[in-house]
This record gives sequence, C-alpha cells and structure tokens, in this order.
Amino acid sequence: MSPLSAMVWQRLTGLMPGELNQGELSWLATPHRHLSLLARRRATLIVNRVRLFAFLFAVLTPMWSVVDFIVFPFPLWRELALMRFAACAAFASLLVYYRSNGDLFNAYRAMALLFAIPTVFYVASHTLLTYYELTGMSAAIGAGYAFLPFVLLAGLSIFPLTLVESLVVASPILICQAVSGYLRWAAMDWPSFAGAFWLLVLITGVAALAGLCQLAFMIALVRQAIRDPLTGAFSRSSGTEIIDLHFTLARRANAPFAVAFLDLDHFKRINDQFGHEAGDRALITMTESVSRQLRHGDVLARWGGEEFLLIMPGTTIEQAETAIERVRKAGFGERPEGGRVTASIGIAESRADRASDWKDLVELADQRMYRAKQEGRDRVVSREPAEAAAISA
Ligand SMILES: Nc1nc2c(ncn2[C@@H]2O[C@H](COP(=O)(O)OP(=O)(O)OP(=O)(O)O)[C@@H](O)[C@H]2O)c(=O)[nH]1
Repeated sequence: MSPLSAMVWQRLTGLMPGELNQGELSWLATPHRHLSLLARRRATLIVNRVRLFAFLFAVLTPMWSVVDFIVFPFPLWRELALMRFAACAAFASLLVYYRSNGDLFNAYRAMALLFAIPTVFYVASHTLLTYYELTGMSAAIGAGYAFLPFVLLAGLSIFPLTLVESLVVASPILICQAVSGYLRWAAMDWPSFAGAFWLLVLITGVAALAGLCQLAFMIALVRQAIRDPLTGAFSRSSGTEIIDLHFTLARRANAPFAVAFLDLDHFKRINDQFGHEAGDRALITMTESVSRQLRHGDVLARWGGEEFLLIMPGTTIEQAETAIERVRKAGFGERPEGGRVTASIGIAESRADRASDWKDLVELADQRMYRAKQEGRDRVVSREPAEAAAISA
C-alpha cells in the first residue's frame, strides 16, 4: 500500500466505531480471515435477521391487498392477491423452517432465499401491471410496486456484512435495475428513472455502511467476550468452543490435531517476591512472545492462572514438537530477579494418542505437563515413557 493510500485507509477506518485494532480492520473488507468464533456468531446472527425480516414481510405483504382491492379492477386484484399469498407463504416457510447451523454458507443461502422472494414477486407483479392501462389513483398505486428494489437494498442495512459481501448482494439488483431501465422495461421513464437509480445507489451505500458499522461493533464485542482481559489470549470458555469445533472437523477429515499444555515454572515466586503486578506483566510478556511464534489458525487460550493451552489444528506430533521448540527458543520473557521465564510443556496429538474426544486429549497433555514438572521443569514431554525410550534407542 502506498503512503497516500495507507493514510486515506487510516483516516477512513478511524471513522469506524468499536475501537477495532489494526489486525481487525481488514476483517471489514472480506470474511476471509475472520476467526471461526466470529464467523459462527455472525452466521447465526445473519440467519436470525433473515427470519426477523421474513416475519415482518410475512405479516405486511398480504395487508396491502386491502388497498389493491379498493383501487384495482377485480382480475388484477385477484392475481396480485394470489401472488401476495404465495410470497407470504414463502416468507413464513423461511421463518419457520430455516435454522442456523453456524455455517456462513448456510447464512448466505438464507439471505439469497430472502431476497429471491420479493425479487420474484417484483418481476411477476410488474409484468402483470404492464398488461393493464391504469389511470388516476390506480396508476399511482401501481407505480408504488416499482419501489420494491429500494426496500430490498435498504434491507441490507440490518445485516452485519463485510464490504465485499454487501457488494455481492447489491450488485445483481443494481445491474438488473440498470438493464431494465436501458431496455425500457422499468416502471419509470427517463429522466425519472435516472434519478431513481441514483437514489438506489445512495441507499445501497448507506445500507452497506450500516452493515459495516454493525460488523465493527460485533468484532469488538466478540473480541471482548472471547479474550482474557489481562493477556489478550483466548479465554478458557472460547478456547473450549474452538477446540470442540476443530477436534470434530479433524476427526471427520481424519486429520492430525495437536494441543500443548504450558505451565510457567515457579511463577508463585514472582508474585511473592515482586508483587502481583510483576506477575501480571510476566503473563502478558509470555502471551505476546508465544503469540508471535504461532501459525495462522493456531490458538493460544489461557486455561487458568499461569496455565495455557495451545491449540494446533492440522498438526502432527512431530510438527507440534517443532512448533514448541520454536516457541521455547523465542523464550517466555525475563524474570524480575533475572534469568529466563521457563515453562513445563505437555503435548498430545489426537491420532498418535488415539484420543476419542478433546477432553481426553487435553487431559493427556496436562498429565504430560505434570511429568515435565516432575522431571525437573523447563522441558517438553510429548510421548509416553515406553514410546520415548523406543525412539531414543
Ligand atoms: N500475578 C498473577 N498471578 C496469578 C494469576 N493467576 C494465578 N496466579 C498465581 O500463579 C501462581 C501459581 O502458583 P503454583 O500453582 O504454585 O505454581 P508455580 O509457583 O508456578 O510452581 P510450578 O508450577 O510448580 O512450577 C499462584 O501464586 C497464583 O496466585 C494472575 O492473573 N496474575
């Protein structure tokens, strides 16, 4: 990024609410690097909003039939009422049957269905209205049908979408609208159509901005909910959610999955000799140092006091050993009295250790960490004694 565009980007993102940090700013552009916990919560929120929208339209769509009944001739009213009834049934089905499974593509499908219903209704009703020569009040009410795309695009504002997602949803609607204007199929003639189209673009911009602001708030709130406030590592509850998800995915794909249990050595002495604040600083330094060594996708969770769990999806026992060596080499910080902060570490891997669930895996890593303590601290234990003896023989 050039210095000028970096400055423009910085100024623009400075306008964003929710105090996003530098690493999170790109999350507003695309969902590509979103944390799995954020993606799951967002997927659930999107589906809930789809159902809310569907509820509103299931109620409002048939109500307008009363107005149609008053102003339109009977055959037209009947056709429109049937269409409204079909749209109402489709919205109600979406409300009743669609549920979130935490998957973002499932949420995208819900949005696509939601937007498809009024689009089909719009095309069908607009086509029908062109067969009638309406005048006066009927013509004025008939023109109101042309405003459905405005409602659709304004509806985007209730979803916490990234910029790319908003563009992907809005572009087909805008393109279809532009093409229909070009082909003179639109309800309005030039230049009214041009003015209306520009208004549609403005509404899309405002709706996309509203979606971005919601997303920014959501990112900040999710961060606060899932991070340990002292160290910034993941909290134990979010670590549990992450390990549960990744363990299931790894088993399904028969992929390796490793965890490492880290416990700082003689940490109590730091607190006792230099006070709790010095202990807190040591924990923060340790978290920063370990986090710098992690691959994208690895997760560090604070499991309790000075115990941490490192979750490494797609990692064999050998790769986990290499990763932990890298972490140990980078160090865990300095002790206030001088000397290195050290840690005792236990590693376990689901396939090598034949763990049937993630709790067994963490339990095994915990036991190995205790063995590392008993064997003199500042070391790693990653295999059972017989296995380790066989490897070194
Ligand atoms: N400063 C600080 N200390 C904490 C925090 N959470 C736990 N501790 C302290 O961490 C210490 C853990 O002590 P122990 O479990 O005895 O372990 P240790 O002194 O590290 O000894 P070994 O684990 O056997 O090497 C306790 O004194 C806790 O009070 C925290 O958030 N901040």
